[in-house]
Amino acid sequence: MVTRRAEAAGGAGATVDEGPAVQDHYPADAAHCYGCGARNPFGHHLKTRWADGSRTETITRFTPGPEQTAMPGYVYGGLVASVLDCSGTGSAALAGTHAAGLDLEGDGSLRYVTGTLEVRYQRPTPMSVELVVRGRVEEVKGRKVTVALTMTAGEDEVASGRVVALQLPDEMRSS
Ligand SMILES: CCCCCCCC(=O)SCCNC(=O)CCNC(=O)[C@H](O)C(C)(C)COP(=O)(O)OP(=O)(O)OC[C@H]1O[C@@H](n2cnc3c(N)ncnc32)[C@H](O)[C@@H]1OP(=O)(O)O
Repeated sequence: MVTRRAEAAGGAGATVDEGPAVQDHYPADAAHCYGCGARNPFGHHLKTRWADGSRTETITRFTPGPEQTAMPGYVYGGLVASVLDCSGTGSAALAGTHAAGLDLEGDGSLRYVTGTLEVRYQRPTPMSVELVVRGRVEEVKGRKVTVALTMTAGEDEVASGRVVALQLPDEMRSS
């Protein structure tokens, strides 16, 4: 299914969510992740898509709830890190699959884990507002993908970071 969703009012006007979510094409034996696995009933179920036709920009959305509170009205920083983390690995999966010449819907997605996660908390993150994470693929090198990330809440950029993701090692696959 192709999705085109206009950016929320006040955001970057030209950005749209483009095409299928990569997480919907993860192999079943690697779809249990708390952040992004469709097979984890307790997780965030993040969905990451290309943000435009360039195949370098991605978009992921998540709206936190009161159970993810740091101080009343503000989001727990670990949740912010978690959303950035799986937005990064999802972006890496999109980029790595594309770079390998594979078709997401026909071939499925390559799967990536976090090697390094950097997070900079720039402003307190307000509760119950949709968080929009934009990823920019900086490099695809062999089994490694580097993605720069920003998170906005409404008009405000609340966090930024970078993920270095590596293709899922065999030892982590379920038998
Ligand atoms: C089913 C999967 C769910 C995934 C959900 C996504 C979010 C997650 O929570 S993932 C869980 C947390 N992450 C982990 O547990 C990963 C644990 N670490 C590992 O398994 C390994 O160290 C791993 C896979 C990251 C790298 O090992 P390996 O594939 O052997 O890397 P290696 O061949 O040595 O290096 C390849 C390249 O990556 C770089 N690299 C290796 N490790 C890292 C790292 N941790 N950070 C940054 N770069 C790294 C190397 O420098 C090398 O770069 P270059 O090609 O430029 O010289």
